[in-house]
Amino acid sequence: MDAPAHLPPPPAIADDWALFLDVDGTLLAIAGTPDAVRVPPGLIDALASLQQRLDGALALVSGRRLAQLDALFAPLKLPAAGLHGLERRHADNHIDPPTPPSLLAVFHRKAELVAERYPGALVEDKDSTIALHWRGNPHAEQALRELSEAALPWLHDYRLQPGDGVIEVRPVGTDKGDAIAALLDEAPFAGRHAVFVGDDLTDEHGFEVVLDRGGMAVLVGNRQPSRARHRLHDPAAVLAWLAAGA
Ligand SMILES: O=P(O)(O)OC[C@H]1O[C@H](O[C@H]2O[C@H](CO)[C@@H](O)[C@H](O)[C@H]2O)[C@H](O)[C@@H](O)[C@@H]1O
Repeated sequence: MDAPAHLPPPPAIADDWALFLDVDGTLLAIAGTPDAVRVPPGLIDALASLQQRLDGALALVSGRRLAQLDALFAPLKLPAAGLHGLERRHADNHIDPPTPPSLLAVFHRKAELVAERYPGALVEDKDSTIALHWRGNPHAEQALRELSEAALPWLHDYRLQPGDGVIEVRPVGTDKGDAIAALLDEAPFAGRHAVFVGDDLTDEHGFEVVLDRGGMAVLVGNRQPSRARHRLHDPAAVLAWLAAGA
């Protein structure tokens, strides 16, 4: 995997694309807390126009819950994978809900106890996954990582998903790559040129799938290493690129 600094920008969006878009760090600039993100002017209009231009083949692929995505991008209800692929809304609008876990509640209580020792650290409960954030207090990183790693032996069938200022505990067996692969098997995504735009480690699963299918992976920012072969500088550059193709 190359260093991303010299990667070219993606070409202009074409009519035959299936476009998959990560949310935090890609469409939305990173904010201090999950609730503090702001949807920039023009983004919702650009997404709506692009969805029409691509005959519906545009989907969000996010670590957030579908309900959060709908609130952020209202009035749009786009095809989407939430919780890193655990929840899915297909183009025909039906939803595959996640299965609620049991032992995760125990882990949640333990995480709250650790987070209380580090003001600014945050435990985000998403029902089927739990994200432990240290952006508000970097001193919490080690304790939150250690807590998560120690939980894996008893939190059966769960795995860790590291991210930007966060570590997330989520069930094994689904990731953004699985979600994109599933959408690419059905209308209106099937048969199109797959393109995924994302910034974080969790997006590498999606990059792998689109590249395996002859598509294109677009990294946002400078994280390295990455499988991506195209790059956009930041969410503002993503918006300009989307708006130009809308
Ligand atoms: O897959 P994504 O759409 O990129 O979602 C990944 C996680 O995004 C959110 O956390 C991240 O963004 C927050 C707001 O900018 C930031 O405060 C936090 O440090 C980041 O990790 C969201 O809260 C998570 O649930 C998502 O999994």
